[in-house]
Amino acid sequence: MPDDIHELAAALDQSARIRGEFTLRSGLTTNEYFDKYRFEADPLLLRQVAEHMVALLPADTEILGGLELGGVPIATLVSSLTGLPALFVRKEAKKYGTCKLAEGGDFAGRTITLIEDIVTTGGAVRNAALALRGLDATVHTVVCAIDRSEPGANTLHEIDLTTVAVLTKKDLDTSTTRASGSV
Ligand SMILES: O=P(O)(O)OC[C@H]1O[C@H](OP(=O)(O)OP(=O)(O)O)[C@H](O)[C@@H]1O
Ligand SMILES: O=C(O)c1cc(=O)[nH]c(=O)[nH]1
Repeated sequence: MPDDIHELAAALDQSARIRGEFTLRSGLTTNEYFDKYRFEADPLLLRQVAEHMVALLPADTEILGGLELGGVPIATLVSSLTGLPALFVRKEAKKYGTCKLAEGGDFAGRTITLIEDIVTTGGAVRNAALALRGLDATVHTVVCAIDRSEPGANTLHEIDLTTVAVLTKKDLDTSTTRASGSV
């Protein structure tokens, strides 16, 4: 990995990794959690994550679909950096007003690349991808900041969805080892 990504891994690890007992979105429990809001609320770290994502976007991306909540600020910045329009994808359609699941411009018939903060099992991404496909969008890739999925746990390939990560949990683990001088 180039130095700047090593440095980003170390910075994200230091800002976001917390230890304790946590229940995850999937219902799994863990003793380590990445509090994405710790790096998303930091302008420098958010920008570095977004800049790395720009380089990972599939060439056919027409719209950036940021997943509520943590994917939204990242997608907004990637949109600003690329000029691609953003879409803000709710977990559930709003129950009043426009009653939309995804907020922004029209997306039927267009290719949306999902922008997510953390992938653990891929469940949140799966829900969003299937819902957007049901609304006639093409969705084939998610770009996430941190892929912390255990080997075999991310089943997004089963719905023909590719996961691309700025960093994996292994990268963050390695950054800690490097910082302690053992690599
Ligand atoms: O891959 P999964 O097993 O689905 O887990 C990861 C999802 O869980 C978190 O969502 P959460 O609903 O906690 O996040 P929010 O704070 O972004 O709304 C995270 O932001 C991912 O969306
Ligand atoms: O799986 C999750 O819910 C999850 C894991 C994690 O490390 N961070 C987070 O915000 N959500």
